[in-house]
Formats: sequence, structure tokens, C-alpha cells
Amino acid sequence: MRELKTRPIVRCGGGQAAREDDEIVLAGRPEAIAMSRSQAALIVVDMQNAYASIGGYLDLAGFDVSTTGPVIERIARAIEIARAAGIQVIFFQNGWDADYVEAGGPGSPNWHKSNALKTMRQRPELAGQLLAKGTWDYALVDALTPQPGDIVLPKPRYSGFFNTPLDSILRARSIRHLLFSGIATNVCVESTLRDGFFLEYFGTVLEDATYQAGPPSAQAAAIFNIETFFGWVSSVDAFAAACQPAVSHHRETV
Ligand SMILES: NC(=O)N/C=C\C(=O)O
Repeated sequence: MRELKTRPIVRCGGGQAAREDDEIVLAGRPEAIAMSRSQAALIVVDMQNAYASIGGYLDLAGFDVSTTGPVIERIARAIEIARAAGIQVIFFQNGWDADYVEAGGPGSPNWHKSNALKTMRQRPELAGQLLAKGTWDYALVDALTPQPGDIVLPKPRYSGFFNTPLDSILRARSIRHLLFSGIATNVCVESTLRDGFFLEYFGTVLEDATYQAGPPSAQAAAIFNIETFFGWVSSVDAFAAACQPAVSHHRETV
């Protein structure tokens, strides 16, 4: 990972945080970024067996998921940090109903482009097994189990903003900063961060808590796009360091 900067610091609106003890500053690229804990959410994108486990959809479709173990561990750490700091955790699960009505038929580009649907068409013995609600493939990996207070949202397309209540959930909580983790950096993470950008959310990806679908160049391209055009890039260590004073304060005050 390339070096993260501690200065200059970008602040939403340019001003100070509402309460100094609420503010965290994340080292990042192209700048460090400041946010209120109460205005931030950790988004965990699609950490399902489909995307992170051998035998899941990506693996069956020919994508390499053999090195997702350390990514899962870093996401688990980011989740712990967020919970301890009082930052909202939101899990996404990508997929459709058991009859694949939500996936769309041949009239939907999703039907033509989804590698899960294509894999099932090519291998009829897998029919009904990939990304369908209720299956092992759809389930979150065992190491990342939502806890009371976390929010779990299903989504039917790559972007977490499309046909989901994400925007209203965030606006109801005055959340303006989205910290991203999950798989795949170049598909659902980037799609959600981009849509968030258009809706005026500040998006930061925790680079080492993400993994690509495709070759390492896909990860590099997504990180380049985010750093250069759509948001900020940080790391789990930087998130831990930023939250350290906030975590101590949160523990003292709850
Ligand atoms: N979660 C994702 O980034 N998904 C990528 C591909 C797919 O769902 O087919």
C-alpha cells in the first residue's frame, strides 16, 4: 500500500467538527480526511460466501479468492473498531429471491452481465445455488456476523444505493461519511462509493479491507479511480489510529 498522508486535512463543509471529542481524522490519500463519528458509517460490502469463500460464486466463475482470508480478518478488525467508536456498521448482502425474479430476465442487462447467472446457465447443476436468498452462497461468511445495532441490507444490483433504503437510512442519521470495506473493490464497492459521491456522501475506502474480482490490476484501477476522482483511500491501521482517542472517550462515556 502506498503511503497515507496526515496533512492536509479535508473537512466536510470546510469547518470544524460539531464537537471536538466526536471528530476523528483518518490518514489517507490524496489527503487526510476528518469526520464526526456520529456522521460516519462503516459499510461492509457483500462479505458473503459467494465472494469470499472457496466453492462460492466467484470461485466457481473462475475468479481467484484464495487470498481473501487476511482481508476477512482486517474487515473483522475494522468492524470491532467501528462498534467500539460508536460508528454505525452497515452490512450489505448481494443477491436475489429463490426464483431470481429480482435478478431480471433477458430484458435486464443484469441477466446478461451477472457472472453468477451466466455460470448457472452454463452449469445447470448449480441452478438455484448462486446468490439466492437462503443459500450458503448468499450467507455472510461466519467470521463476520452482524450484532445488535448493526444494520443488514439486501441489495439486488452492484450499487448499494439502487433499490435499497440506504440513502434514507443514512439521511435519517445525518451520516455524511462512508467508510468502505468488502468485496469486490472494482464492482460493488466502487459502484456504491460512486453513487454515494453523486448523492453528496464523502466516500473513503479502507484499501486493505477490500479485494478485487479479477486480476490485481483491477484493484489498482479501482483504488486509482477512488483516490483521483471519487473519494479517499485509507487503511484499517489508520482507522484504528484515528479512532483510538474516540474509542477511549466512547468507553468512558457509555
Ligand atoms: N459484490 C460484488 O462486487 N459483486 C461483483 C460481481 C457480481 O456480483 O457478479
